[in-house]
Amino acid sequence: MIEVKNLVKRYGNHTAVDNLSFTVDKGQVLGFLGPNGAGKSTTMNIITGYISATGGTVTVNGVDVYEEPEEVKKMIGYLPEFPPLYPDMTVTEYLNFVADIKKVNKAGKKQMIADIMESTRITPVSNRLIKHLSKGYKQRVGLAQAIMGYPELIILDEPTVGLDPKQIIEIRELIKELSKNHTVILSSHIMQEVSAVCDTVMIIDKGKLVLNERPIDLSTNLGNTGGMKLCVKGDRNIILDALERIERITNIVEHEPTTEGIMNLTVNCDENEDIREEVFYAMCDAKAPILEMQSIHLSLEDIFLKVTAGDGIGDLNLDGFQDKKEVSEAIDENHAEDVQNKSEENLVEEEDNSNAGDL
Ligand SMILES: Nc1ncnc2c1ncn2[C@@H]1O[C@H](COP(=O)(O)OP(=O)(O)OP(=O)(O)O)[C@@H](O)[C@H]1O
Repeated sequence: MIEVKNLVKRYGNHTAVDNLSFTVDKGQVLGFLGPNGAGKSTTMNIITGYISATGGTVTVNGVDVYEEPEEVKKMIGYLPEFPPLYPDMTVTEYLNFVADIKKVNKAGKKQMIADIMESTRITPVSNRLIKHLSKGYKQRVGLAQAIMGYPELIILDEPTVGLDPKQIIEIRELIKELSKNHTVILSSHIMQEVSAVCDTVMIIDKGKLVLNERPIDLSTNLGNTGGMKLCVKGDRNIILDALERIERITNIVEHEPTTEGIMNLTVNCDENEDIREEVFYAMCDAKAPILEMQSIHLSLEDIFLKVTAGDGIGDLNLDGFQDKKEVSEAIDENHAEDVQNKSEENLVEEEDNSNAGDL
């Protein structure tokens, strides 16, 4: 449905998009990831015809964005990072305005607006001024304008940014619903969101494509760490001695025992090695029963850090599973904090609104 070929965008000497090529098939839900400044918004703005490219081509259903921009715009619903809302209009007035711009058939317009308000759950605020809505509701109105006219392709630039956890889940459900009948490109920083909603993940870094795979292939191809968690019962010295004799093991990390006489270990080898059988027989010989053995797979978050060289999170050490886990936890904590802050902002805004006497 979309074909992007050798796309280049330069701002002066700075190359924001660097020879990017990819395709999106009809019905696909593509997760578009990348660190800050990777070129995601620039790419989406070019696909939607908002800005021009320095080089390369973009076609949607075979129609060239530069040659027939009006035709392409009709096929696309776009929720940019900052939705184009008119704060002094009510929600209904605004959606009527959007429907007119998108040349929605007059006969079906009223029903379409009602249906879209229902699916984005903004019917209760239909008569409120947009400037009095909380961030979450503004985002839903932005989504409603993107869906208006039911375009084949929907492009969403960080649709859940700034929303509280409940709103995030609701918007995510809505995107899943949309994906049944539309092709969707979703840019996001939230890995769980991409895993939950998308069937293909594309990661760009410094304007270049660094990864384009299905999440399921990611965990089998890139997700294998070669490491395993091991829980073994027996004498500490005998167990460590037996493991150290396995040549393919590169390092062993011992964790605090939770029960006396039981060892919790992380055992690492090279990514493409499989040492499970060797470990099994070594433990048999050592008369140390294995209570638990679990291969360690990288999460999408870990893979993101791996392929983007950890850009955007400073100089964190990514060697070894332990550190990677800590990185994931740190990111989760930051994200939770961010969400909490945003949630508080929304509450304050909601309070302001109630003081203003609006619904
Ligand atoms: N109008 C502009 N003029 C100059 N440089 C720009 C302009 N717009 C974007 N850039 C630069 O191009 C690069 C890519 O920006 P872009 O907004 O596409 O990244 P992004 O991946 O969407 O980032 P984020 O996740 O932070 O939104 C950045 O280095 C940015 O500073």
